[in-house]
Amino acid sequence: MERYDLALIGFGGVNRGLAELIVQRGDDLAHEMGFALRVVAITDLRAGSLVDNNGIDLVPLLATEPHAMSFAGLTGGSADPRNEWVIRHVPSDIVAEATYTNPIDGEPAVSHVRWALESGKHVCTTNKGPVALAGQELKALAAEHGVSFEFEGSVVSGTPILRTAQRLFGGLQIEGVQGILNGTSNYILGRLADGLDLQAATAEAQERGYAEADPTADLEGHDVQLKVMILASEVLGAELSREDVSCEGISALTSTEVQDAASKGLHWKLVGSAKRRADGTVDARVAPQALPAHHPLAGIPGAMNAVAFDTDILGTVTVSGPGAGRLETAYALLSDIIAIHERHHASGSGAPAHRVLQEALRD
Ligand SMILES: NC(=O)C1=CN([C@@H]2O[C@H](COP(=O)(O)OP(=O)(O)OC[C@H]3O[C@@H](n4cnc5c(N)ncnc54)[C@H](OP(=O)(O)O)[C@@H]3O)[C@@H](O)[C@H]2O)C=CC1
Ligand SMILES: N[C@@H](CC=O)C(=O)O
Repeated sequence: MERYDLALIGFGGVNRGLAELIVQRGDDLAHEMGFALRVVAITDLRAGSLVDNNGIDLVPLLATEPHAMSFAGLTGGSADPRNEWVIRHVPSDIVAEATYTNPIDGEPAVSHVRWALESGKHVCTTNKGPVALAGQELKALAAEHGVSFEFEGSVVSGTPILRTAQRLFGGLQIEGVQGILNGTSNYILGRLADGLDLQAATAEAQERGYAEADPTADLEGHDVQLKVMILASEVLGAELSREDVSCEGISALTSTEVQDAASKGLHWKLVGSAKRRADGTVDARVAPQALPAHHPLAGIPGAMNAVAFDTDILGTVTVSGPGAGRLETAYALLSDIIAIHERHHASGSGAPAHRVLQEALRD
């Protein structure tokens, strides 16, 4: 049985969700996919770091209230996150990066991913910063070191938007994409339609684990801006900067406006889009739109998201599913790990070369 040792960087909603999936589904996964997962290191700004080369017992950690979590008193624990040391020096096969998304320069997550790839470790991440703001550099680094850089959860959480486009749209020309790409803002717009004010609706979205650490990124469209950049790169092959994507959020909309629109059959949605122009350049934007009921994105409720792909042969193909949520997003990391396994299994090298060497030396 093949086994992958994981280092979890950030132990908030998403990476705790991954730990839960490993505890609850690990045996089924091993049976179905032919590999086992073991967590050998966790780092977190608040909790510190925890290392056990024989595998951390996740059950007591998951039983601990997140805000009360501290690794300092545990064997192999420290109050200091020690991210760089853990990523570079603790023997692991896959680094799961799920710290906060910084929409300005992507740090510290860009460095976390860079350290892992330089150390010959595969990376899976749900963090939009490194993908949108340093994706080309990090993909090149992964290729140079013969490892994978996977980021399905960076767009539409666990719903497989990027793999659908890459694996299932062969032979199609995609001329543009438009989507509801932020679960928090979509949830908030729904609650404004129910009569809540912005503050109360935002608090609910935070409570449900949908919002960013700083929900300004959800409300002002910055989160969608990064996702549009990722989609433009992955689907249209266009490398855009933040300045290339005009951006307006939903914070100016009131409950009254949303309810008035609804009475006229219009649904306010925060729409992100990237469309190829006739001259080959890409028009990319984020803005709230009052959509008529027949529009493919108009009926997407709550924290659901949807992406409508504009294709040459099939016309519009719309994929919809959860766009936020801890377990939903943790599933994206699991799907990345499955992709890593499939790719490297197919190429005959499940674990990166340095791990094979370390195992051989250990035995
Ligand atoms: N939740 C969701 O629905 C989705 C989330 N994502 C992305 O996934 C990532 C994780 O999201 P989520 O788990 O919800 O966020 P959380 O805020 O719940 O968790 C992030 C964790 O990372 C910790 N952290 C922050 N900076 C560092 C650092 N430098 N070193 C170590 N740990 C650090 C935080 O500690 P502290 O709390 O002390 O700051 C926190 O515990 C984010 O980038 C988010 O944008 C993507 C898709 C959906
Ligand atoms: N805050 C984001 C989380 C996923 O990217 C959202 O609400 O969509």
